[in-house]
Amino acid sequence: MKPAAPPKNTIDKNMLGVFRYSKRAITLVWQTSPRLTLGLALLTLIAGVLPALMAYVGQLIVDSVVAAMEHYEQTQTLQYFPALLFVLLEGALVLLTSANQRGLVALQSVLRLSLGQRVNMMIMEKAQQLTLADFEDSEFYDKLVRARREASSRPLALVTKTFTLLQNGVSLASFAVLLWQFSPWALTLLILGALPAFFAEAKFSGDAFMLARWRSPEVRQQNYLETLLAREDHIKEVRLYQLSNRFLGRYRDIFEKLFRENKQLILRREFWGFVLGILSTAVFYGAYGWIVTSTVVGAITLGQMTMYLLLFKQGQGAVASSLTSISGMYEDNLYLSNLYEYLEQPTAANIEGLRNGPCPGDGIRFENVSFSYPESDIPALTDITLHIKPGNSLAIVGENGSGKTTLIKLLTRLYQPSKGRILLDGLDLTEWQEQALLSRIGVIFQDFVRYQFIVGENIGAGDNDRFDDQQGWATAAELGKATDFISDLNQGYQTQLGKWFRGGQELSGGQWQKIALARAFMREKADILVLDEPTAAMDAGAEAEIFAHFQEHTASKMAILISHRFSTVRLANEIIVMEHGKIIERGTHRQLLEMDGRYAYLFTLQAKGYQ
Ligand SMILES: Nc1ncnc2c1ncn2[C@@H]1O[C@H](COP(=O)(O)OP(=O)(O)OP(=O)(O)O)[C@@H](O)[C@H]1O
Repeated sequence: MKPAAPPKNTIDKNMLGVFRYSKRAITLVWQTSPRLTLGLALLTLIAGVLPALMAYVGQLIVDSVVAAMEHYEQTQTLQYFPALLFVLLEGALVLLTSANQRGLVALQSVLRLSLGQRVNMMIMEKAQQLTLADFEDSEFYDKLVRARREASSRPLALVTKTFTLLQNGVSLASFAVLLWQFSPWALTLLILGALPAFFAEAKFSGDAFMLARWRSPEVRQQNYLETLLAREDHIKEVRLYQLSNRFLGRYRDIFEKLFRENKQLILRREFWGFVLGILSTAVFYGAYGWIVTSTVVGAITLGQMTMYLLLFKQGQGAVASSLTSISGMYEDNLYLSNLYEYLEQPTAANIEGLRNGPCPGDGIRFENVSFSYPESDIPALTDITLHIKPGNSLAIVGENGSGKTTLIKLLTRLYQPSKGRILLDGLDLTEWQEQALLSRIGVIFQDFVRYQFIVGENIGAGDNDRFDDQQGWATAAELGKATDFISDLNQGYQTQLGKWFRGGQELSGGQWQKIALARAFMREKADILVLDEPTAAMDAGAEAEIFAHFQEHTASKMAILISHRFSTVRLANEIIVMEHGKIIERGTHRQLLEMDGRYAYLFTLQAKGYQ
């Protein structure tokens, strides 16, 4: 998935690489709206042939004027009609060009809206099928962020540029048809003169594409530093620790490294663009001279000369516009390569799964479960064996990084064990139907989500079926000990939380935790409740009270509690002590104290602290 390291003096061998995603972009646009895409293609085609038509009419005007003048000399009668008719025709073509142009802009704008929505939906739907491990892969996460950022503009930009190239191609082909009459040699010369500039632009665009891909880790670091230096939630600490200059320095260093490489590419690109541009201009003016002399010797008419000159001018314009399109295409390609890599990230096959286990009431079993995080050699869990029956509670204690949260992540199927298996009611977690499994589990992680919604919805999020159930909110808030401060808020359960939206109210850490607990209590149907240190920011009184509720409320359920406070842990039916991913002690509070091991030591230490 990672782009290869850049070889020295890299060259993108495939000069047609700028078109690498054009087909996919067109397919995407086509799927968004076949009608609009057809319309766009048709108008592009018309825009392509109109210039040649106008040049041709220009010839007819001049020739009919010359004919009228000759006619006047011979007969002394004025003949306005053919010339004026052609003038009228040219006027009509100009009108058509302008209508066509408007139509193109309108179609593109409408398509941009639908396409943006479609791509964003694709990105978010895909995100729902990914595993947590995918999100933890920085490279991959970056793809997701970038894919989202420019979803509405890039695919269409690539299509528009591809179409502009086609339009210019059609124009040039129609010019060629007219020019052929003058001399096939002139045509061949002009094509040969323009080709080097085309290829150079395509090559350098390809190089820029590869360079930008290889540089994406550095650019990502720069983006991160920008976040640190310019976002409200980071700037506080950065300023207080006086880190600004250090971070600015890092930002500058990365820039300078990227700048050197980009500068070289820009200079090479412009140098060759200029040199090859001279070649095509020289050929162009050579042919120009040829046409002028052919007119002087009477080989072609004045009207034909006017037409050819116009064709030449417009031909140069079409070539220049094609070059601009090509040079802009690499950025669009970069976006699309990123988008497609993201969309094509393999996802686990969607298994049907079972809704019940063979031994209802057996509860949760961990059988010799070991686990290592992706790209980590050190196991986060080793040989964990556990059994929690309905009606029982399990407390997990252990120092930071001992594997407590990881164990919960495995239980909730966010990750799969590397070895061993986890059973619920006798059925391996992997064989459960996702919906059935998840409806049985209620978890509040340390880093629970602080939804920037109203208070009630923050609680209702615990049970999707009762998301808006106001009575349910109140009951859950009562259990989470959140009622008091909610009633002090301006609009009670309707108060907007967080700072993202107007009128939002920020809560203290402990108040947010109470909201999160209420959310867990909202999940009435779940019979496995997990609290991963959700009360750390609460005062000891509130925590004790909440756990009393928790015990009472979960009497017939399976409760798992992670906490560093032994005063609450002691209430659990079974306590396990973890160290370096292993269970080193297990038993009730009393048994563990009698064992006089790690638990007893830590308990006594903490108890002393409270004295
Ligand atoms: N997403 C991750 N990717 C890789 N390693 C991880 C990841 N999350 C945790 N780890 C590692 O796994 C080990 C166990 O972490 P875990 O979060 O389970 O600890 P914990 O016991 O819950 O700690 P704490 O008390 O600090 O919350 C740690 O060594 C940690 O560095």
